[in-house]
Amino acid sequence: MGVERGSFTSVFHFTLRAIILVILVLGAAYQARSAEPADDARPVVDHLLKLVDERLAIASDVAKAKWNSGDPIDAPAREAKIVDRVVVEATRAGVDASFALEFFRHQFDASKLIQHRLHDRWQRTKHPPFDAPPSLAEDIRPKLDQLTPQLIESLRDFKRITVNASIRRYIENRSETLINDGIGGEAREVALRPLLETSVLNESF
Ligand SMILES: C=C(O[C@@H]1C=C(C(=O)O)C=C[C@H]1O)C(=O)O
Repeated sequence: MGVERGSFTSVFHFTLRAIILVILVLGAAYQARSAEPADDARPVVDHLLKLVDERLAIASDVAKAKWNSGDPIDAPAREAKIVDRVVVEATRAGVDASFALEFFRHQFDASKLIQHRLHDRWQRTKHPPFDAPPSLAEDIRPKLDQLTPQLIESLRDFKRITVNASIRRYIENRSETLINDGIGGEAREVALRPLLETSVLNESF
């Protein structure tokens, strides 16, 4: 009787330990999974980051054109034109216009940061005018205009993602590979700020 009870107790303890172990393993696996962004979120983020990079990559051509022409880096009338278009296109695409504007204002600031850094460098080194820089009106601004609707579409897809801490980490990590601002990451940080702030907002709701 005593032996039977003893073996029942040890079987019971063994089963209990096994159940706890399974729960711990499943819990750890679930945590590891939820630390990774969902598979379908990654291409959406990557695409947006690539477009941000493409836009920022144009800033050095803008800087060259303005270095030669002497035009100011800050062009508020041009920005206002883009803003008008962003509002129309965002509304059409079903993207919150104030979010889209916030995003584009940061892209302007990031571009101007790159331009200022380059002009400062060229001033210090007394850089001569560039041979045949691309034309702001003919080449550069049309390229930027092509990117506007693409960015808005990408913002629409981005807004469908449930943004959480793991997505934010993913954005930060991937942006280091996908976005090269040519000035050590300062402009990249400015350009991405509205995406990372959105995540904070989404998380608290
Ligand atoms: C790119 C330019 O320089 C600045 C940056 C802009 C932008 O990122 O679209 C727009 C106007 C300027 O303030 C430009 O003048 O076209």
